[in-house]
Amino acid sequence: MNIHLQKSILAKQSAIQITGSKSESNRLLLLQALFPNLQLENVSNSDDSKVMQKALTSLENVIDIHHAGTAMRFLTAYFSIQNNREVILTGSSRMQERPIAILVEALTQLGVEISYEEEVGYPPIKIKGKQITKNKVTLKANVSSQYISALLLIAPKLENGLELTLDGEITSIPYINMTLALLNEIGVETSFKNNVITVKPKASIQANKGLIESDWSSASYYYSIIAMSPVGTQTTLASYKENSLQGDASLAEIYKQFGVETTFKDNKITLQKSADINAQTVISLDLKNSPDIAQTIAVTCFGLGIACDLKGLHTLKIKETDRLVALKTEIEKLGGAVSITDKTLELQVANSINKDIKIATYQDHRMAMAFAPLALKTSIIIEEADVVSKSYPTFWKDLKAIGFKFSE
Ligand SMILES: O=C(O)C1=C[C@@H](OP(=O)(O)O)[C@@H](O)[C@H](O)C1
Ligand SMILES: C=C(OP(=O)(O)O)C(=O)O
Repeated sequence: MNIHLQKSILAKQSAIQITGSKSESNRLLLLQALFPNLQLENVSNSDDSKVMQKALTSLENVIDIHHAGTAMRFLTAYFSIQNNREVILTGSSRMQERPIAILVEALTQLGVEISYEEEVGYPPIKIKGKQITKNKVTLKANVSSQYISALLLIAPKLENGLELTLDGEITSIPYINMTLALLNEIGVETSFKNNVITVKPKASIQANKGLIESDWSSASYYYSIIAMSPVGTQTTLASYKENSLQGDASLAEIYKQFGVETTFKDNKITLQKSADINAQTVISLDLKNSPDIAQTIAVTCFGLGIACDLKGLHTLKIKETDRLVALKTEIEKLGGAVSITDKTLELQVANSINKDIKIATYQDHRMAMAFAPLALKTSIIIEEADVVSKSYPTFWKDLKAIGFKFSE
């Protein structure tokens, strides 16, 4: 399905309920499978969380997690401790290109038997679950934090807990801290000092209710929309906390540079365009702690006709698509000039935006959602627009509700 967005104007005031954080949901769903007296509220309705829920209750021998990176990594760890069970975990063709060797090697060091069904280092993998008694492991920390979170999530159920030594620069740290915070919330003891993380074993927990905050990465598209709207426009998003566990909550600070103010009240955030941005502004950011908002920020800058200089993007190449190449290709179709390396992106000032351009989405939900706000500037076509369901199934319905005009 392609979506043809006409040039649109946002309602002056609007309100949207955003689904639960996909990252928090997928961690808590796994913890709930390990500790059944954990109850959850505001679980994400994303495809990635649905696939996680289904896999955790599946009795099949082959489990397909489609495009969900967290599900792939977290379930690799989960099935590693399902004693005497053998499972093949597989995913979409893109998932079969997303590396998993660092996690597989760590679990192998802990004594689990995992083999590759096709290409060494990539899914599908065959896991023979067992009781893990070893408790020390070292792994590379600069490729994906999801390998680390995966091990931490099963750690309380290991007989002797876990001591993880992280090797090299640690990427996406807020996601590791989120995992540790959620473990702490259910009563598991952890520590994170220098590059060593320890988790104490825990046989059972007290009945506990986990309230999942709404998804900040999904909120990023509204930050972009407000940034591109006239001064005075505002939108309210629910349900958020001032002390978020999600690294992408840094949006509130980052978008001040775009003239967007955030206020918290009654578990809601209101984003308001308070000032126009100076055309000479250059947005310089290191996004190693919040890689998922890189596309949103690059497109906001392009839409506003300002330059940006983004670094810390080394994980973007192994996500749903190579997001650096995808951004460059699509922004250039619209008339922008972008230069990229393996970890940086530079956007030049653009004075106009080409009309009615077809934006390819590369099976990446964030390509579709990051480019949609440009409809505030010109008409644009988003190809295979249903990809948004990976994290935010009601995205198009919500855009319509706040004033975006489009046809399918
Ligand atoms: O742990 C998580 O929930 C996530 C960690 C990040 O991945 P990397 O650690 O691979 O950067 C992020 O990009 C992804 O969307 C979700
Ligand atoms: C990278 C993402 O997800 P995952 O790695 O879990 O597929 C994302 O949602 O942007």
